[in-house]
Parts: sequence; C-alpha cells; structure tokens
Amino acid sequence: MEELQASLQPRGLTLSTFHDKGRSLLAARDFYPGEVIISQEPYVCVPNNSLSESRCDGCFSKSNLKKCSACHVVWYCGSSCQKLEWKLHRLECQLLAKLDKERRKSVTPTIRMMVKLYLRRKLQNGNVIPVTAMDNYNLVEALVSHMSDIDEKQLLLYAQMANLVNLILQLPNNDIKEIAENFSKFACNAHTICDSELRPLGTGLYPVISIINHSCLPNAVLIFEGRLAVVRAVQHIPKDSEVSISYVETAASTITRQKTLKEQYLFTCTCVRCNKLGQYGDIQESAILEGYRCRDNGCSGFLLRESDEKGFVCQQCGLIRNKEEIRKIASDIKALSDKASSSGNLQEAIVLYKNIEKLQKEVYHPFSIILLRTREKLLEILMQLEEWKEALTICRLTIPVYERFYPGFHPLLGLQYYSCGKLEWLLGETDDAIKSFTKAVDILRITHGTSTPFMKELLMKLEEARAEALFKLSSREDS
Ligand SMILES: C[S@@+](CC[C@H](N)C(=O)[O-])C[C@H]1O[C@@H](n2cnc3c(N)ncnc32)[C@H](O)[C@@H]1O
Repeated sequence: MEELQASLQPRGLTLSTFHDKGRSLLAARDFYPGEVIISQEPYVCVPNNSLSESRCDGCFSKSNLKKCSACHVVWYCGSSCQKLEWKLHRLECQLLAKLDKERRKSVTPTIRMMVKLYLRRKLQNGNVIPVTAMDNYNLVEALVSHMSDIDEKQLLLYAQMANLVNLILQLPNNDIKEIAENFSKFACNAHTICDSELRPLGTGLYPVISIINHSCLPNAVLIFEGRLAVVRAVQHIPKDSEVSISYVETAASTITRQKTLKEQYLFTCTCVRCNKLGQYGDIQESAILEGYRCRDNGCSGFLLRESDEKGFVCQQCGLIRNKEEIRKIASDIKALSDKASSSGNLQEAIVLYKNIEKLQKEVYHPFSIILLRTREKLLEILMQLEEWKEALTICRLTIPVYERFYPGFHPLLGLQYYSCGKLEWLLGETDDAIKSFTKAVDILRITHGTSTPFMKELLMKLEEARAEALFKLSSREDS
C-alpha cells in the first residue's frame, strides 16, 4: 500500500483507515466542485451481455458487432477494439473454445469477469502487461470481502461459481476458496459501468476507486467516460476530509437506504442523513418519499399511521384516511402494474401506466418516489411512441421532484433538465429549451466535465437554441 500512497500523494490524496469503515480516501488538499479527484481504467471489466443484447468487449458499443469466431462468446465492433483486448482475450479465447456448447451458455458476465481477473494476474506476473502502483493484483487482494458476514446460501452459490471458473481456467493449483472470496469482493467492490446518461452497460473492477466509502450525502460522484471511471467533486471538499460517493439510490427513505446498504455492502451507514433516523424531519421525508398523501387534494400533508392502527392521520390538517380505502387502491395499482410490466405492446402499456398514475395520485404524496417512477416509465414509453407533447408534460412534472430529492450538483437532475430541454427544443419552445439546457449545463459540467462527446453535444444544442432565439428576435424586430 506504500506504493499506492506514494502515487496518490501528487494527486492531492491520501489513504487512511478508520475502525468503523476500513480503508478510506482522504483529500490532502482542497477540492472544488467539478474537479477530477481520481480516474482509473478497470483492472477487469465485462459488458452486461445477455441472450437479448450484446455489446463490444472493448468499447461496449452495440453497433457493427461480430462474434469472435473461435470462442463464440465475445463480441467486437471492429479490429481496433479486438486488438486492444487481444493479449487477454487470446488466453480467454483458448479456454472458452474448449468448452462444450452447454457449458459455454453458463459463462455469465460475472463468471467471465472472474476468468479475466485471473488471466490478467497471469499476464502481469509474466510481465506481458505492465504493473503499476494503481494497476496490480495486490490491490485486488486488499479489497474487503465480508466473507465472514455472508450467509450459507450465498457462500454455496459463490462456491459453485468458483468451481465453474476453476474448470474453465484449468489451473491445477488454483484455490477454489480464493475464487469464491473474489466473487464476494466483486459483490461489494465492483462498479456498474454506465454511459453518460447513466444507463448501465457493464461491470468493472476499479481497485483504487473501490477504496472510496459511501455517504448518503456524498461530496463526489462517479461517472464513466467509456470504461474510464472518473470521480469528480460535487461539493467543496476541504483538506483532510474524506471523499465519499453514494453506492445506492439516494432518493429513498433512510430505512430503505440502510436496508440496501446492509444487504449488498454489509454495513450500517452512519452518515449525517442516516444519523437523523427517527427524528421528525427524517420521518416526514420518508413519509413523503414512500408513504401516503392526505385525502384532501388541497392539503399537502403527509400521513402517519394512527396508534390504534385503524387508519392514517394527516400530519398537517388532522384528517383521517381509512386503511381499507388505501388497501383497495394499492391492490388495484398492483394488479395494473403486474399487467403493465408484462405487456409487450406499447399502446397497451401506456394506457395501463396512465391508469396507474391516476390511482397513485390518489394515494401517494405529489413528491412520492413511487409516483415519480411511474412517470419516468410513462416518459420512456411516450418517447418511444414519439408523443413529444405529452412526454414534455410528464417530464416537467418530474422536475420539482428531482429538484427536491437530487439537490445540488446531481447528475440525475442535470440529465432530467437535458431531457426537458430536448423536448422543448423539438416542440419549438426555444426560450424554455434555453432555460432547461442552461440548467443542465450548470450541473453536468460539474459532474461530467466538458470534454466528452456527450457534453460537447449538449453545449452545441444550447448554442443552437440561443442562435435560434436571437434569429427569432431579430425577425420580429424587422417585421
Ligand atoms: C467499496 S468498499 C470501500 C473501501 C473499504 N472501506 C476498504 O477498506 O476497502 C465497500 C466497503 O467499505 C465499507 N464501507 C463503505 N462505506 C462505509 C460507510 N459509510 N460506513 C461504514 N463502512 C463503510 C463497507 O465494509 C463496505 O462493504
């Protein structure tokens, strides 16, 4: 770790260990919003390929794919990606090609990532690929595994997966226990690689980025530029303070966040937000996010369960809402949701989701995250159906909820402004489009930087919208 410490120092970073969190990354100087704190290429990564969707192993693109003719497992978009991956894939390819057809089907992305991990170690041990302070297997060995906290069922699953990996690798002295432990390390250290719009593409192991601990009120954000993981400050991070990112969806009640963190990362969060658990402000926030609304449409109160359990009482106006009434609506919503999620027809799905939204508006608070998720689904389908006007109406409804639950420089808020701006631009609402694009740029230049093709496109759209507004103004003045 000394080598890593030495390589982090010139970047203004230092490693430290806390008794309750283990290793942590600290700022050795002040960092300001938008500044890159650290970036790293993956030690290993794989696209999330499935039977229905394939991506290139090099760049994760979906176009012009050709299957490797030898192993019939891996896809490439062209020779440059194939060359980039060749040293490692040459070894992997020989192993995969030996498997029978049925066995090949069981090579999931996670199994492949483990196979690649061992092959990369082999290549580094043999000096075929270079070893650096930020790119070596010792960093993988140092990752937390939580093996002693995992239940037996999970351990059994890891053991079965490890057996398959060992069968593929055919290395006589490979340790099944070590492979199983590495699967456990993947579970709490690997990152989902997303595109600029935060759509998942694959999974990668970034052993230095993995040192960054979680906070439900993080001061940094992790964004991917292709496969490169980039951590940027979203707040001022004073010297000597800890760098933190969020591992989970932050727009969730404290109980939900803590449950997810405990289940996946096996720790109890004690960040400033979590420490408020049980306090009035936290109860209010949770009830708004995941609970019910007052039955008086003019009241913005939230409900809490009555002590005699007969119903819910509005904390603002005192009106009581019957438990049975809520239960009935909730069961209707569930029936519609089951139908909607299995519907393969967009027209049918849109009708179902509109009915779900209508019912949810009756029971959930206007700032409910449950209602928000339905609107996001509606928006997605309306865009696919090219119903731009309706899509814009729904998109605008989501903005106040995003502003409330993704405050400050949050990429999701920036992206939602961007979606709104694109719809406004398309519908000729140029002045509104300029406002939305400007808000998107203000946030996304901090979270995403300004040099990626995605950001260049956004900046260009803003310039175009401004030019059009000027043109419209001068045409009006002329006439
Ligand atoms: C990706 S690792 C982070 C680095 C880790 N601290 C280490 O020593 O390698 C995730 C693990 O770190 C610990 N961790 C992360 N954030 C934490 C937090 N806010 N409080 C307590 N433990 C935390 C948990 O054990 C979690 O499973």
